[in-house]
Amino acid sequence: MPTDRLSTVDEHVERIVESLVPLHPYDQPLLEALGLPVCESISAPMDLPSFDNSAMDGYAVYYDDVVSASLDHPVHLPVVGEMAAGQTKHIALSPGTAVRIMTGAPVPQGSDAIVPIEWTDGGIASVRITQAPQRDQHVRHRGEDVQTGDVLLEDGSILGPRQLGLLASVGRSQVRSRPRPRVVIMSTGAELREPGTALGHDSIYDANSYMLAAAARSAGAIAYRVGIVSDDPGEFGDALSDQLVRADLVVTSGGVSKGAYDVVKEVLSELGTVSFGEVAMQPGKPQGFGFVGEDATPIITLPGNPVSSYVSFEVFVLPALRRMMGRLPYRRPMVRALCSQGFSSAPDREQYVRAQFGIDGKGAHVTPVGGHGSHLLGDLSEANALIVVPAAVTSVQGGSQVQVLVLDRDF
Ligand SMILES: Nc1nc2c(c(=O)[nH]1)N[C@H]1C(S)=C(S)[C@@H](COP(=O)(O)OP(=O)(O)OC[C@H]3O[C@@H](n4cnc5c(N)ncnc54)[C@H](O)[C@@H]3O)O[C@H]1N2
Ligand code: MOO
Repeated sequence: MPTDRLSTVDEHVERIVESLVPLHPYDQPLLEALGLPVCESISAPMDLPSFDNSAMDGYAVYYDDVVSASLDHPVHLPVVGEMAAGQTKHIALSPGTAVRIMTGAPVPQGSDAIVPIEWTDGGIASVRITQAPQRDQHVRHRGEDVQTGDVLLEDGSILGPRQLGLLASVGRSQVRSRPRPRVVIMSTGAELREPGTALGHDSIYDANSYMLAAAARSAGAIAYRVGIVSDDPGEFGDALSDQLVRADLVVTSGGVSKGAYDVVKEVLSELGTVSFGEVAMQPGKPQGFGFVGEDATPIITLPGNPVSSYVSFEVFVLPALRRMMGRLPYRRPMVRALCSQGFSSAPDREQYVRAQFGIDGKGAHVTPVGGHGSHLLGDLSEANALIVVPAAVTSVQGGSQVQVLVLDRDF
C-alpha cells in the first residue's frame, strides 16, 4: 500500500479482494450452508412427487363410477380399505368400490379421481357421494413437480431456505459449499474496558469488538470476538499469534494512526507483510492490510474511532468476507435516492454520511442523521444507510439524487 499518496476506496477494496481466494469447499450439513453459494451443480436424483398421491382427504374412486353424482342423485359405493400417508401396503381398487384416502397417501392402482370428504357423508363401510370430481382431480402425479435429471440448482446459486428445502425433498443431507470464514476480532487501546466491568474516569467501554463481531456474523461469517488486547507490543504480538490457529481473517480496531501507542501499526509494520497507508475517505482514513503468520493469514486493521471502524468494515471487510465465501457481488450495490437535505462534504475524500433511507409513494429518499464526528455512535445507531459522496463533490444540494448504501440488507 503506497504511503506517499492516499489510495482511493476502489483501489483499497481491489487490493484486498484480489489478494484473497475463496475458501475451499466441502460437503456440509444442509443448515450449515444457509446463505452460502452452492459449489456444485445439482440434478434431481429422483422424481417429485415420487409416487402418485392424493391432494385431499377423501375417497379414491373410479371416475366413471361417480361422474353422475349429485345432491339429488347421490352415488353409493362400498368402502373396501383405507390408505393413510406413510402406509406401505399397496391397494388395487376394483371398479364399483372406494378406498378412504388421506392427503399424501399413494393413490390405489386403478383409481383416477379423489372425492374430497366434504362431497360425501364421510362413511366408513360405505360412502354416499353427492358431487362428482373431474377425471384425475386431486391426484398429484409422480414427477409433475421435478423429474429425475432436472437441474435443481446451478453451481454458484445461493442456498436460501427454499433451496435447502428442495435439496432435503430429494433426499440430500449434505451440500458442497464453502465454509463460513472464521473472523478473529481484536480491539486495542489501554483505555478500553469490557462492558459489565467498572469504568475509570479516563476509560471507555469496548464498543468496536461487539459491533464488528456482529457485523461479521450478519455478513455470514463466524466471528470470534477476542475483545480487548494489550497495547504492549510483545503482548499484542503473542495474542495475535495465539489467535491465528482459528482465523481465516483477523480484523483489528485501533492503533493504526500516528500516536505514540499505536501498537497494531508498530508490531505489524516490522513484519513487512502488512502495509499501512491512508485511504481518501471519511471516516476511515488510516487503513492497513496484509498477511501474518506461517499460513499467511490475511489481516485488516481498522481505525479505532467507532464510526470509522464500522464504515471501514462495511467498505473493506464485507467484500473480503464475501470473496472468501465466493459470494458475488463483493461490494454492496448502491441505490439512488433523493436527498431531502443539503450538506457540505470534505474535499478530496469520499464521504460516507450516516443517513436514514426510506421508500414512499414518491420513491427512494434519504436524510442525513447526526454529526460528522467519528466518535458519534449514538447517531450511527439511528442510521440505516450511508450516503456516498464522491471525493470531487464538496456540496450536496437538498432535492438532488445521491448514491446510497442501504445497510443490513442481504445482496
Ligand atoms: N495526528 C493525527 N491524529 C489522528 C489522525 C491523523 O491523521 N493525525 N487520524 C485520526 C483518525 S481519522 C482516526 S480514525 C484515528 C484512528 O486512530 P487509531 O486507529 O490509532 O485508534 P485509537 O487511537 O486507538 O482510537 C481512536 C479513538 O477511538 C476510540 N476507540 C478505540 N478503540 C475503541 C473501541 N474498541 N471501542 C470504542 N472506542 C474505541 C479511542 O478511545 C479513541 O478515541 O486517529 C485520529 N488521530
Ligand atoms: O478517518 Mo477517521 O477514520 O476520520 O475518523
